[in-house]
This record gives sequence, C-alpha cells and structure tokens, in this order.
Amino acid sequence: MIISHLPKLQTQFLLPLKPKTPKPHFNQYLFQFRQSPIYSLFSSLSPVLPTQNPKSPNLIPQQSIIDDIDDDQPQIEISVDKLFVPPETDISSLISKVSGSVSASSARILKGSNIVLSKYASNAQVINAEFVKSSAKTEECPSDGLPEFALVGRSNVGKSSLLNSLVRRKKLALTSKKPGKTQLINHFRINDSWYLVDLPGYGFAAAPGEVRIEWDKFTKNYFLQRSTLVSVFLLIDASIPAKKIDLEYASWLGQNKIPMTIVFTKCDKRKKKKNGGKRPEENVQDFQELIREFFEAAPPWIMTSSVTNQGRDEILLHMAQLRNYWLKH
Ligand SMILES: Nc1nc2c(ncn2[C@@H]2O[C@H](COP(=O)(O)OP(=O)(O)OP(=O)(O)O)[C@@H](O)[C@H]2O)c(=O)[nH]1
Ligand SMILES: [Mg+2]
Repeated sequence: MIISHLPKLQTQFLLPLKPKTPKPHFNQYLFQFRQSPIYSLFSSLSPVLPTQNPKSPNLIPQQSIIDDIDDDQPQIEISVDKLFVPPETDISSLISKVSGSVSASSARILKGSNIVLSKYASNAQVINAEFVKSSAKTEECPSDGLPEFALVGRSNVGKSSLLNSLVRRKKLALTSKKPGKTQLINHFRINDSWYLVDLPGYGFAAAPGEVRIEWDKFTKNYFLQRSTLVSVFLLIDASIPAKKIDLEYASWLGQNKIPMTIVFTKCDKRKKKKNGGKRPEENVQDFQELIREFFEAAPPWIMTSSVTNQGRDEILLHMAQLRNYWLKH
C-alpha cells in the first residue's frame, strides 16, 4: 500500500540512547552547506573557484574506473537541488546555462543515480573480502576502528545478495528466498581496510511482535552508537510500490541525522505487474517524492540489480568517496 503522508516525527522509533560521537560526514556537511552562503553560489549558477584540498593531493578520482562506466543512458536532466553534491566539489561546469539543470549522462554523475563524483572517489576496487564475525550486540562488533557501511532494509529486499555482488562472490553472505535469513550483525572486512555490514531485515511478517520490537531496538541502537559507521545504505525494492515500513525507516534515519544512501534493488524486474503496477524508474521517482519532506537535502540514491550487477561499480565508487572523506576529517 502506498501512503501519501507520514508525520515528520516518528516518536515510536526514538530510543533513549546516547547520541554517537559527532564526526563530519558528507550528509551532515551538505546540511550545513545548503544553509551557508557558499551554497547560493551553486544554486544561483555562478561559477565557483575550483577547490583543492592541500592535505590530500592524492585523492584524485581514478580515471580508469570512471571511464569504465558506460555512457549509454538517455539524456535525462536532473535539477541541481536533487543532486547529491559531495563537499569540496564544484559542479558549476556541469550546469546547463539554458535549463539550469545537469545532464544525468555527465561522466561525473554516477549512472542510475543522483550522485556527483568528487575528488575523494579513489581506491574503489574490492581486492579481497572476508567474513569476520557475527555480533548479537553493538558492543560485540569489531573494535579496530575501521570505517564501515551497513546494509539495511526489509527482509528479502536483497541485502545479502547486494553484498555478494559488491565483492563478486556468490555465497560470501548467505541469501534465501525465505525472509529472515540474516539474524545478526555480520561484519565482512574488505581489503583489510573497511567493513561491509549485513544486517537482519526489518518487517519480517512471520516474526512475532516482540521479536520485531527487539529487532528495532537492536539495529537502531547500532545506528546510533556505532561511531565508525560512515553511512547506512537503505535498500528499497524498486520492483514494487513504496511500503509504509520503508517510509517510516527513511523518516527515522532522517530524524536522527544518520547519513544514508538509498539503494534501489531488483531494478532488473521490469515486468509491469497487473493492477497498475509500475516500472522500477517510476517506483524510484515515487519513493523520492514520498520521502522528500524527511530530509533537508536530497539524500544520495542509486539503482541496482544483483542479477545484472547494475550499479555495482557505481556503489563502490560512492562508498570510496564517503570513506575517503570520512578518513580525512
Ligand atoms: N530479480 C532479483 N532478485 C533479487 C535481487 N536481489 C536479491 N534477489 C532475490 O531476493 C531474495 C532475497 O535475497 P537476500 O539477499 O537473501 O535478501 P536479504 O535482504 O538479505 O534477506 P534477509 O536476510 O532475510 O533480511 C533471493 O531469492 C534473491 O535471489 C535482484 O537484484 N534482482
Ligand atoms: Mg540477508
């Protein structure tokens, strides 16, 4: 069922927990950025001076990876306010003087997304990946301080499949047709330098009420307390209309200012369903409209499929830029 309106404050999700140590990240920066006079330079389309970070001259996008991303998408234009623009990124050269929008086929916008590439998008390849541990509580998670990304979403949305697609392994994370396969916080170490975290799914209909509430506490506690969490990747099934529980989750993450990227999954399922079913692009569009009010600035989003590997290289580049920025600040 599609819901048209959700109250901004989802008090039932607010847990009386300590806020995590503030660490600057892209989304937070963007919130401040949008309110600062510098942002008006972008929104008024005036040219801005190219920015350099003298502390990190080696953080230049790996051209070879960017070149690999083919440019065969249709000429779609995205308005500047719907883009996710990383800090220290000048997009003035991308903006059309005629329409004031940006062409989605620009090599600097990740294909099938609203994400602009920054100078932080380097070291994106996965060279090795290993399962480290399963934890029942946040306190039991690895304590080596490496940055991490958590995959969260409804049961069966494709979290474990996406993780396998990102690391190019069929069965590193276990998947199942039956919802509720992943039950603990599972850490996978990538290139010995960062983690992908597979979480249990929410909204598992077969789970009794009490189990569901416990799950809510358990994962939300992790989001609020885990200081090495660079960003949550919220997975949304693009083959079906928005679910109330997904909107509530997005709202909760927005309320709690938890950095988030929306990953639309199952974009290969293109068959139009009966009774007004929509195509993935339309569901993606609808979802963004429904969550618009939860965020001060458009969160990054990207379309993927673990069957065709659509979006795999793009997600890795985005994770690289979030991670490199986090490490430098
Ligand atoms: N067509 C298609 N099917 C997918 C895709 N991703 C996952 N699936 C299928 O969806 C089902 C659930 O996938 P999982 O990766 O186990 O989902 P999960 O979110 O980890 O599920 P839980 O661990 O139960 O929360 C499996 O049958 C997958 O094969 C996709 O991109 N396209
Ligand atoms: Mg799973």
